[in-house]
This record gives sequence, structure tokens and C-alpha cells, in this order.
Amino acid sequence: METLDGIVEDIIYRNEENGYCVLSVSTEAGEKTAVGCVFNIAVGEEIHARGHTSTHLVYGDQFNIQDYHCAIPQELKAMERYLGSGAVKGIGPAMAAKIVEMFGEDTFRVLEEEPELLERVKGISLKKAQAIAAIFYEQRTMRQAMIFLQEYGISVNYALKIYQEYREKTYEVVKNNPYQLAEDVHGIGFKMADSIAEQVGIPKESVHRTMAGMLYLLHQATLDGHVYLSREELFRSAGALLQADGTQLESALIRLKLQNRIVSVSLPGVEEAVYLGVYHAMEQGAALKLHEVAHGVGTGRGDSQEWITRFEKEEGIEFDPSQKEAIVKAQTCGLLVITGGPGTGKTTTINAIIRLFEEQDLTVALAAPTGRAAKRMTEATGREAKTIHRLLEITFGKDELHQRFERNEEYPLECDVLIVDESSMMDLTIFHHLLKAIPVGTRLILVGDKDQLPSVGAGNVLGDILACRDIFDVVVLQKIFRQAMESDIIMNAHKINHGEVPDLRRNSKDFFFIRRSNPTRILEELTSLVKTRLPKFAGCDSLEGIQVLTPMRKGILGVENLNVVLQAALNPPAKDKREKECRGIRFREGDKVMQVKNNYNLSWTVMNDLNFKIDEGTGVFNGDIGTILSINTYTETLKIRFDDQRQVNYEFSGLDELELAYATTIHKAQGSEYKVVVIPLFKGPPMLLSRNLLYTAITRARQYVVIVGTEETVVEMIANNREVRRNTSLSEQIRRLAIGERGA
Ligand SMILES: Nc1ncnc2c1ncn2[C@@H]1O[C@H](COP(=O)(O)OP(=O)(O)OP(=O)(O)O)[C@@H](O)[C@H]1O
Repeated sequence: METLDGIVEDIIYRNEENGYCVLSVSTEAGEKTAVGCVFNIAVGEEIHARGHTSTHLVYGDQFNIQDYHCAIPQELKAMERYLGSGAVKGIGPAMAAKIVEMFGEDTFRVLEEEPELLERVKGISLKKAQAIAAIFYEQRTMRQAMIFLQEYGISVNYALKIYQEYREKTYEVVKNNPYQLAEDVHGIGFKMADSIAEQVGIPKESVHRTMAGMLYLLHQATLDGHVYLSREELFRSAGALLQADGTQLESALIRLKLQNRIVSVSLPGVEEAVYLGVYHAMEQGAALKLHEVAHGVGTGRGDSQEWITRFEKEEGIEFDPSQKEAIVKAQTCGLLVITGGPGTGKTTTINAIIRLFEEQDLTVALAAPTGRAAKRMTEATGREAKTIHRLLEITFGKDELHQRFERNEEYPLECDVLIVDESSMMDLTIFHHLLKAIPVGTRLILVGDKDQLPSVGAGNVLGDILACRDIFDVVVLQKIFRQAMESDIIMNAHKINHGEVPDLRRNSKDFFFIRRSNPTRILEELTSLVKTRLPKFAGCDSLEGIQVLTPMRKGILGVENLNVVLQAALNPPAKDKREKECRGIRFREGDKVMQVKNNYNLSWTVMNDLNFKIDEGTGVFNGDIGTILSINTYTETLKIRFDDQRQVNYEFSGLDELELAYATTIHKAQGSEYKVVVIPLFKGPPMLLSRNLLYTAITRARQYVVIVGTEETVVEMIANNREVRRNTSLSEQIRRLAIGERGA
């Protein structure tokens, strides 16, 4: 590795958000340009950096800083420049000259130890002297902390986050219990904390380590959808991860319980279910609020039967008995769940319910868990539907567990009826926040298809509520309407859902099966379809209209390889297209990409044709798809325009939240719809090839489905009705409360 030592002469560019700087540094070998993330550096400071030199096409040689430390300058001239550069707020160049003239080499000692002496300088009051000293102290502490943290191999980005979290307590936390970092600092997980702990010299058997390891495993379980782990599961994984014995684990478990960070309860079939405290509280809170909402309204106004007859006449429609039941129950129940597969009239029923309430002058709010689902609901109802996050007015959240919403029990939603579509996608966290904001007396109507894959986040909210059909009101729409029957996509989706294999040889107008017997042939066929044949046939763009959905991540037909192949076919390298590589993914201007995490802090803007900003906000969500408009290697940013026109600038350091999206997993496509869906299917592990995965994939298509692969795989998937069980206990909590109510 090369080194660079010199004095910062100029800061040519500084990105305030990610700290990326272009510096001009004077060294013994002359003036050099250095680039990289450098925090809190000022003109006049000495920089000692390690890194490598590369040659930029336009800017020539530049030193890429990997790690660095800087020091307050020693020479009078440099001191003056440093103080006057704006590094210490309140001191400009003229004042700096006066201070250095008065105190000479003693300047920094005075600033640190006897700031009141500054008052002697003309123009500095005692108050100002104190303020200057405070800033100087803060900067010195920060600089020292950054050096300290970098010694443990912590990157500048994380070091800054750690310092911002703990300030002067940084040393104490890192030295005594670095595992705390995993809980408090976004982006630092157990593994990184564990490696810091090893360097600090914390023994492997430390109870802090065991506790952190257990919390980590419970958190990992939530990423797999589980709200709790059985004690046996937790001990098995913790034993393997931490090489800890039963006594150590037991003692950590007790401490965590005493601190209320975990809760354990017994459930039917599970002797001890262990939860992260916050998840247990969310389940309990949700169960209680569901009961309150369900019982919170009196019977509705007017006679809905009469209204239905009039509506049917006016609209020339005849409702199916279960649709009528849903409309009547919407009037009489505080909580109603309407569920049904594609084409069973959910939207038609919602529309009638909205009309009925509106005619009674009640306000109806509409929401859905994702941006795409909300957009579809808006189109289908002709009324504005918001994402749940927007409805609740999200304000802050470094991650899912730290989300903050303006709307909550103190400042609840102001509507008489709330209808949530695509409820199967709601995870426990968002559902808990939603319920908190619903005042008792407001009607809640949850609509969804129970056979879709469960939510990406932890929980099985819709499934758990439906398991309590004897307690809450549920209407299942089963009739497939004539118009829907004309679509093979809908009919085949229902067949698949019932375990029947559709006729794959049938000549269909919207559902196609192309038999190819090995992965290489499947890939060739799929590429040719997406690149040329389907855009012509369906009259759409390869990128916008067509989505390849696959069950797997790995292998020839996994997301990763499909993206490489499709990128090469649809957006090949070109001289005028800039690129940026990150985690082995080569992002290129023009690429189709997907955000793979909810990020509530990313800012977006919407520009009009004249490039004027017409809207702005924050939040980009898991599953949002867009196109890379430009890559700027100088400012280290990448600009993306999402499908709904929002434009977002990503720092290169935030690219781990992006993936190529020519192909995505079926899981990620939940709640989205595409004009054309292409599904490659070939042998794979049964866990990945299940019936509801195929069902979900097919029901994502609005106009055409094309399956390329082997008939055997389709048959196997339909036969594989093994639902992946999630450890959740919302229904149990609902039941316990119901028994309590009956008993009371
Ligand atoms: N009672 C009815 N009589 C006749 N046609 C109906 C009736 N209810 C719904 N339909 C028609 O059936 C089709 C499917 O209905 P709708 O879109 O409401 O179903 P959905 O369950 O929302 O479907 P998806 O989940 O696919 O969006 C539509 O064309 C709709 O007009």
C-alpha cells in the first residue's frame, strides 16, 4: 500500500452527506490530488493517508485514500490557515491571524486549556471565546475517536456513525462492550461487533457476547419471517455460533429476560417460545387492538340490503351472495376481512363498500403495503390510496424497528373507515403501527388473497387473523366471475391453487408454456423472448413491460446469473455508458435496478419535463424498480429514476441496497404486477419450488404469462403444498384475549 503525507492546501470538493472529498495536498514530492471519504478535515491540517494512486481519465493521477489520520498543524502559517479555514466556526481568516499573532506556537494549547485568554484578542468576547473553545474541543475529541476506531479496522463511515452515537463515551463502549454497537449503530451487526471485540481482547465466553449472539439470532429469525424461536432452536443455533455451553446460554437468557429485552412464553406445542421483547409486545398490542376495533362500532346506519338492490339496478350488476355478505358486514362490523383469489370480485366489492359509506357521508381512507399496490388500488377505485407508511406519515427510521410515525394513538387517523388492500403483504411491524393509529370506532376492512406468499417481513398477519375466523368476521369470495373466466392466467392460477395441473399444451391467448429440457436451452429461449419476441408480441418495452421472475438466487436460472445474461443482452457495455462495480455487480447507465431494503431516509424528487422539481419526499422501499439515469464517479453518486418518476441519488456507499432487476425472485415481486411475466422453471430444491410460489408468480401478470422449462417441474411445484411454517403467535394471542373476554 502507498502512503501520502502532507498538508491540505485546498478542499476542491466535499460531499457533506458521505464525506467524499477531493483534496489538494502539498507533499515533499509536490502538489497531489487525493480523493476519498475524509471527515472533519480542514485546510492547513496535516494528513497521513494510506491507499493507492490511480489515473482518472479527466483528472489525471489521484491518490485514493483508504484510511487516514490527520493532525493539527504545528507551523504558525499552517496554524493560521487551519484556524481561518472555517474549521472552527466563528473564526475567519482575519481573526485567525490575530489569534496566532498573539499566542504563537501556544495557540492550540490556549484554545484547549485557557480559552478565556482569547478574550484578550480584539473582537472576541468571553462568550465567543467559550463557544470557540467548545467547538475546538468537540473537534479534537472527534478526531481522536476516529483515530482510535480506525485502529480496530473500522471504516471511516462506521467510525463516524459510532462517534455520533456515543460521542465521548465511544472509548468506554468499544472497550467494554462493543456488542452494544450492534444494537445501536445501523449497519453494524453482530459479526462486525464480534470482530472488534476480538481485537479489543474481550473473551469468547463473555456474557455480553453470549447475550449479543442470542439477540442477533432472534433478529436473524425475524428476517426469515419468524416472530419467535423455540428455546431449543435458539440454544442449538447459539451453541453453534458462539461455541457456548448450556450454562452460559442459560445465564445469558436469564439476564436478557431480566432486562426485558427478550420475553419467553409457552404456546400450544412450544414449551418455551423466545421473542425479542419488542416483537412480543407488538403481537400482544396488535391482538388487543384488533379486539377493540372489532367491538368498537355499533350497527351501521340504514338498510344495506335495500341499498344493494338499488346499487345493483343502477350499475347493472348482480352481486354474488358472498359479495353481498361482505357489503352488509362492512356496515355492521368494526373489523372485517375479505379474502379471495384473482378475479373473485374483491375490487368490485370494495368499490361498492366505498360508495355505500360515502353516501352516508362517512370518510373512507384507502391504503396498501407497497407503493405499487397503492397505485393499483388508486386506479381500481378512482380514489387516492396511500402506502401505509405515507398514511401514517412516516417521519424517521434508521431501520424497521426504529420507524416513527406522526400518526399514532395520540394523533390518530381521521377517517371513519379504513380499507387496506393486499393485506397478505403486511408484516407485524407495520400492522402494529397501523393499529396504533386507528381510533376505536373506526371500521377496519382488510382485503387480500390468503394464498399469496406471506409478507417479506416477520409475521403472518393475514394468515393469523384468518385462523381466528370464529372470533372475527371473515368473508371468503370464491366465485370466479365470467370476465375473469376468460383469462387463462386467472383460471390456471385457481387450478394451481387447488392442486390441479393446467393444460400446458392448450393453445391459449394469455398463458404460454414453452418446453425446454435443460437450463442452457431455457436461458437461450428466455433471453430471445425478452429481447425481441415478447416486446413485439405484447407491444411493450423489454425493460418496463416484461419481468422475469425466478424461484432461485443461485444457479444458471437464479437471479444473479439471469441478471448478468439479460444485462448483456438488453444493456450491453458501451463507450458512452458509465459503470460502477459493487459487490461483484456491475451497474451500468441504463440498467434496470431494484431497491432491496426499505430505506426511509433516502430523499427523492420528482422533476417535470423542464427539469423543475414538482415534488419531493423521503423513503424508497423494498421492491421499488427503476432505471439508472447516470453514474458520477467524481461525486461517487448514482442517479436512479423509479417507475413512478421519483428520482434518487445514491451514494456509492449505499449501493448495497440495490440489485439488478432484469430478473427478480418471486418473493421480491409480491404485491407488484407486470404486463408480461416470464418464469424459467427447472429442477431445484423442494423448499424453493412450492405451489404458492408458482401461484404468486403467475398472479403477478396482467396480460401474459410465459413459463419456459420442464412440465415435470410445474407438476412438482403444484404437488408441493408444503407451506413454510412461520413461528408466529398472533392468533394465539387473539384467542387468549377472546377467552379472557368471555370469562370476564
Ligand atoms: N357480481 C359480479 N357480477 C359480474 N361480474 C363481476 C361481479 N363482481 C366482479 N365482476 C367482474 O369480475 C372481474 C374480476 O373482479 P375484480 O376485479 O373485482 O376481482 P378481484 O378479486 O379484485 O381480482 P384481482 O385480485 O385479480 O384484482 C371483473 O371484470 C369484474 O367486473
